[in-house]
Amino acid sequence: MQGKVRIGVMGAAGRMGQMLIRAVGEAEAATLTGVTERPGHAWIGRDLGEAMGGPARGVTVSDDPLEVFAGADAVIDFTTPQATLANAALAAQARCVHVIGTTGFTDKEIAALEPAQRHSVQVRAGNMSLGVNLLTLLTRKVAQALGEDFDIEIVEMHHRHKVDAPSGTALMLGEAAAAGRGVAFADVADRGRDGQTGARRRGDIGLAALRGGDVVGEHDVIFAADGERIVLRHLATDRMIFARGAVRAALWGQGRKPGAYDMIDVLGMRD
Ligand SMILES: NC(=O)C1=CN([C@@H]2O[C@H](COP(=O)(O)OP(=O)(O)OC[C@H]3O[C@@H](n4cnc5c(N)ncnc54)[C@H](O)[C@@H]3O)[C@@H](O)[C@H]2O)C=CC1
Ligand SMILES: O=C(O)C1=N[C@H](C(=O)O)C[C@H](O)C1
Repeated sequence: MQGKVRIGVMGAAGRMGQMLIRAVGEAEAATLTGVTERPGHAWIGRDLGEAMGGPARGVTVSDDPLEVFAGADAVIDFTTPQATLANAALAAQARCVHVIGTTGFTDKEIAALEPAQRHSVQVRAGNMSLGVNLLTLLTRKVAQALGEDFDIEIVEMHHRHKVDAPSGTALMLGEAAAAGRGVAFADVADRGRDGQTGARRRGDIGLAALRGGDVVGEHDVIFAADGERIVLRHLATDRMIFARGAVRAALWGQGRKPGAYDMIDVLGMRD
């Protein structure tokens, strides 16, 4: 029998980092070989299990990502755009699968992720759940079927700690709706209205972000016409859906050709 896939987790103390550690532990085919936190974090140098308030696990929290890449077949990264950009170069160097869940990249930062895709398998998605990825396919189909008599608005709500807006998921849904209409999302995206905005432009895709409490992640894609409205909705109530998706991507990436992939590839839903 082949050995287990060695997985590293970046940002171990984060909301998602802790879920990812649990999800790697649940996966029979995987073993956790290393974790990082940002330099200066209180967990650095401590045993991961003890830092999480449990028994020792024999994995020390490191602030050196290269060390974790060197000992892993796949690294899962839900941190910050800056950290993920640096990690992409290390993934290329180590020929390691890099699963990126981080959101909030600028277009320039997304372009800066590309060179690493020549040498490493890079799986990136603003949402790693099965439900949301299925929703992107539905959104594309509905947008294609309905045309511009239906105004498309995407509304998302997340917990009070979220630092980027609109959410990565909202952007995925916006891209899907634009693709269904055969237009470039950048040309039609209306990201946040305030003041004398003027009437809604036909064909625009509007995005609105709400923040509050402990909301894990909620997304509505609204198709609004005269006299009727269709709402496609995804409600996340447990971050483990994202973590399990990320571990699935890390395992799926083994032995693949270097390149850029997303969760539609991982889930085998590309048509
Ligand atoms: N794609 C998906 O399915 C999902 C994506 N996300 C995204 O994941 C990211 C993280 O979200 P949360 O866990 O809620 O945030 P968080 O702030 O709780 O966790 C981020 C962690 O990364 C650590 N970190 C920052 N810089 C680092 C560095 N240089 N090296 C190592 N660790 C570093 C932080 O100290 C923190 O512990 C966000 O961009 C969020 O939008 C969140 C949930 C699902
Ligand atoms: O920051 C979060 O929490 C989430 N971020 C992702 C996003 O930006 O869409 C995915 C999920 O909605 C939770």
